[in-house]
Amino acid sequence: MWRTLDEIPDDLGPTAVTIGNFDGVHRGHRAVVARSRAVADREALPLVAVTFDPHPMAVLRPDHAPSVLTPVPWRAELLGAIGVDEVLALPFDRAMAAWTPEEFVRRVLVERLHARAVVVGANFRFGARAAGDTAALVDLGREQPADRRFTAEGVVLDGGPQVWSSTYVRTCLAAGDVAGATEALGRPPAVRGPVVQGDQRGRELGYPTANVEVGPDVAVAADGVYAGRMRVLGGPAGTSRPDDPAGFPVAVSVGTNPTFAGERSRRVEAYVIGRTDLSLYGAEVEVDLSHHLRGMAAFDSVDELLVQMSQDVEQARVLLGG
Ligand SMILES: Cc1cc2nc3c(=O)[nH]c(=O)nc-3n(C[C@H](O)[C@H](O)[C@H](O)COP(=O)(O)O)c2cc1C
Ligand SMILES: Nc1ncnc2c1ncn2[C@@H]1O[C@H](COP(=O)(O)OP(=O)(O)O)[C@@H](O)[C@H]1O
Repeated sequence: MWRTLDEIPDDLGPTAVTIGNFDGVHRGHRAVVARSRAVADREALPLVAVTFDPHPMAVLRPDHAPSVLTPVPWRAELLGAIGVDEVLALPFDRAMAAWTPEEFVRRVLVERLHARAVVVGANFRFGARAAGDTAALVDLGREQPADRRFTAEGVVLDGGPQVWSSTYVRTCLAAGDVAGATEALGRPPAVRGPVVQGDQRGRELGYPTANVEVGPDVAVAADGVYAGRMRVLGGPAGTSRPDDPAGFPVAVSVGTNPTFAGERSRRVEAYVIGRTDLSLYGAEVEVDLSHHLRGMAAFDSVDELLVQMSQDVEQARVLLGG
């Protein structure tokens, strides 16, 4: 992945380019990338995906900054898995926001990426005050001198009644609607992060939970209890690994543990069903949330919480086919 224009190798040959935020790499993004890949193959060009970090809205309207579905390294991994050869994650700032569409095309597409074919989602806008659209991109490509000319196209997305969008996924997550998010993403929503220490209470309750640290700007499903899977992506020597490549079956609590006083921070805690022997501190994990079981509750006693937790775990086990 290239993090700045300067990191692009000077000897880079001609390329095909797709541009977008690609946050979530949802079904709409995948349709755009599939079309880009086809164009790149037709022209025998490598495919570069250009994205922005942070999200332009976080710079232009910080109070309206969208939460992040997939931080850039993970986004790049997902893009790589669907046929993108290189990712350029441009550091978006006020100076870049002021570039006109012509300037963006010249500085990024022409001078650095040597674009011959550009594919974007039909609603893509770029340049200062979002002045550039697909038609402008087509014209700018055509107007270049012959050795710098590129084609451009906007892919019209047909998601049926619901056009897939990152905003739609965020709305689903905020409502705890992991089924809706799964439909739009084409995979269950997930968080990634390291397993950190909690209050060491889980093991006393009989349900040790791996506390997954997620960044403050990351979109997490609404507070509640979920069933899902946990994959171990890496970790120190001695880290437990699931036998099943699909990961460990987990019951997950998202929230502030309101039964216990004095806790404020929001946590994602995953209990691996039926195990108490795991070693996960320091591991990098991915937790998928495939089923919403219930909302978060403040119980009057720990015993009442434990009765409910055992029901949750049983329900999760059945839903996950265990
Ligand atoms: C399946 C499941 C359901 C949970 N439901 C609730 C709940 O409704 N209310 C609550 O306060 N805590 C709930 N918890 C969180 C427990 O309070 C938490 O796991 C426990 O305090 C251990 O915290 P620790 O990992 O920091 O030691 C739940 C945890 C799990 C695994
Ligand atoms: N079934 C399990 N699910 C999750 N973590 C487990 C499990 N069995 C053992 N562990 C280990 O126990 C830790 C969680 O124990 P817990 O008492 O809840 O401590 P903490 O409050 O620090 O999360 C996990 O980080 C992991 O290393």
